[in-house]
Amino acid sequence: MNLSAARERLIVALDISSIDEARALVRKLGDEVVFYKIGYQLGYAGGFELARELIAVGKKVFLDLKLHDIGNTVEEGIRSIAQMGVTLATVHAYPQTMRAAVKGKAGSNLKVIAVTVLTSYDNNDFIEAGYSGTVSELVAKRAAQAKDIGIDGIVCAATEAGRVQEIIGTDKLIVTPGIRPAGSSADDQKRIVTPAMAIRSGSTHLVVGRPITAAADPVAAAKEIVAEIASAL
Ligand SMILES: O=c1ccn([C@@H]2O[C@H](COP(=O)(O)O)[C@@H](O)[C@H]2O)c(=O)[nH]1
Repeated sequence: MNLSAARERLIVALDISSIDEARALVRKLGDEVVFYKIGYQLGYAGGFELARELIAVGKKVFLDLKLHDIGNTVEEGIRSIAQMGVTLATVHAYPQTMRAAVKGKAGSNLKVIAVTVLTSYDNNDFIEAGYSGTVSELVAKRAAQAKDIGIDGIVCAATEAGRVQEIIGTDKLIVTPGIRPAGSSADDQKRIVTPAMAIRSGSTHLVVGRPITAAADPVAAAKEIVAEIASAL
């Protein structure tokens, strides 16, 4: 079992409102977790400073701000993010937005990945939001556009990872949230997949939040997920 390769595939979502609690959790998780995601909840509570601290001690950081704005704002926003030294950042998978992001990251090591359809959406939510067709059709369309535009990877549910891999190829990232170990609560996620199935479906990275951060024993939960990922590699 290659546990160290498995650890590289796990991204723990630090969805916590307090920087001190986030620091304490990172300390507790120690070497078990090498890649952290910082989104709105922690980002707007001082998480950008924590991102810099994590990078300084050798962790990888995924800044998940899901940018979507006029082209100039996205381009300059991504340019600023690229200077922070984070590994990954997200934009929504709208063509204008993705083109602006590709310009903004030019010359940096930042990888920008595009969120296709949020994993909390099913086909009913999709219709309610005014879209026609199905979630999987739009995911496929946006993945093809992202590939043409030169985005580094896709965020989708692992239910769509196989199809997305066929579209974008094996050299791009396929980052999948909505990961739930068998028997755990779906919470507000609608398109959920177990860690092993996500890897077998072609996910390059799995984003896991509450199954680890809200676990009674986060270290044990992370170890179990790493072992499950390793079993599927
Ligand atoms: O489609 C998406 C895009 C991003 N996310 C983010 O991933 C984590 C998932 O957390 P869980 O607690 O494991 O549900 C969270 O930070 C979301 O903002 C997503 O879930 N779906």
